[in-house]
Amino acid sequence: MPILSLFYGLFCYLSFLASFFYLLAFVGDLGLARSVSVGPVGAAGPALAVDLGLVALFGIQHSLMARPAFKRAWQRFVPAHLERSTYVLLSSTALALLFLLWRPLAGEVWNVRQPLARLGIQAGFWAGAALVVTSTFMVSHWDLFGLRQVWANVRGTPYREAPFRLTAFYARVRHPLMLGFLVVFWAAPRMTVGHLVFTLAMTAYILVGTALEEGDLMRNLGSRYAAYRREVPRFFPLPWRRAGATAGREKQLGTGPRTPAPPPGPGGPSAP
Ligand SMILES: C[S@@+](CC[C@H](N)C(=O)[O-])C[C@H]1O[C@@H](n2cnc3c(N)ncnc32)[C@H](O)[C@@H]1O
Repeated sequence: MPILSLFYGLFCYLSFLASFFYLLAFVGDLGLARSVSVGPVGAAGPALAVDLGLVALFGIQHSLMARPAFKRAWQRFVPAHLERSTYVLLSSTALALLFLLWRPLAGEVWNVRQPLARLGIQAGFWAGAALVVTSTFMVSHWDLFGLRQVWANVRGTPYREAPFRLTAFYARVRHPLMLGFLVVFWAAPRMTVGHLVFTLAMTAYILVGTALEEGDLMRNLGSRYAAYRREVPRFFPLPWRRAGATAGREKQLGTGPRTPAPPPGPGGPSAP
């Protein structure tokens, strides 16, 4: 029933919105009773084990379920047009578990007290959040969160994956969205031990996740992605390197459909 699918898709999208904004409050210590740094502090060993387990659970869910082979397997149980929405819902659930069960760790790694420096770091945090949101729209926000898939189902039209982008932020770095998250996690005027554990574990996850994503893109786009990889840095922009910087390259890299090889599946994009 397409209309039920649409409501399900909207519900999953709302779960993403809630978990994203809660994540900002959780990691930015924005007045929550329990956050990455605030809450009852117990013994360090068990707390560390629980915290690393929670990040690992999120990382495994988020990366494993985004791989083409896994998508093909679980589309035997979940209709193709609901695959992405279900993925988004499960990712939000894994994050909710992390928020609920996280155990802060005592101790301070740094605490910047100079007002201007604090302000600068806080501005960095919000710039990182803005980079995340803007990048989702550059990739294709509605595909990433499953709504274009359920909408195509309502209209009875085939879903076509969004094209690969080489413009705007994606002309400067290959992973602007993940760069935004890295900035959000590291830009803390006060870094507690718990916050540092979270940040290091998430950084490790982002490094592994983007490597897996690039493996899929290499298989799908082949030499086009290899050329993009040669021209554009992974995370940190360099003024002299961007997509199409070499004369005549733009056309060769192309912005057309992504998949000459087996399509990544009708459910839409993967994730790092
Ligand atoms: C959550 S997004 C993250 C994209 C990228 N790793 C980043 O950090 O900006 C993951 C999806 O984006 C897709 N993707 C990666 N680079 C892209 C690009 N330049 N244009 C369109 N989609 C892209 C991947 O195929 C994957 O389905």
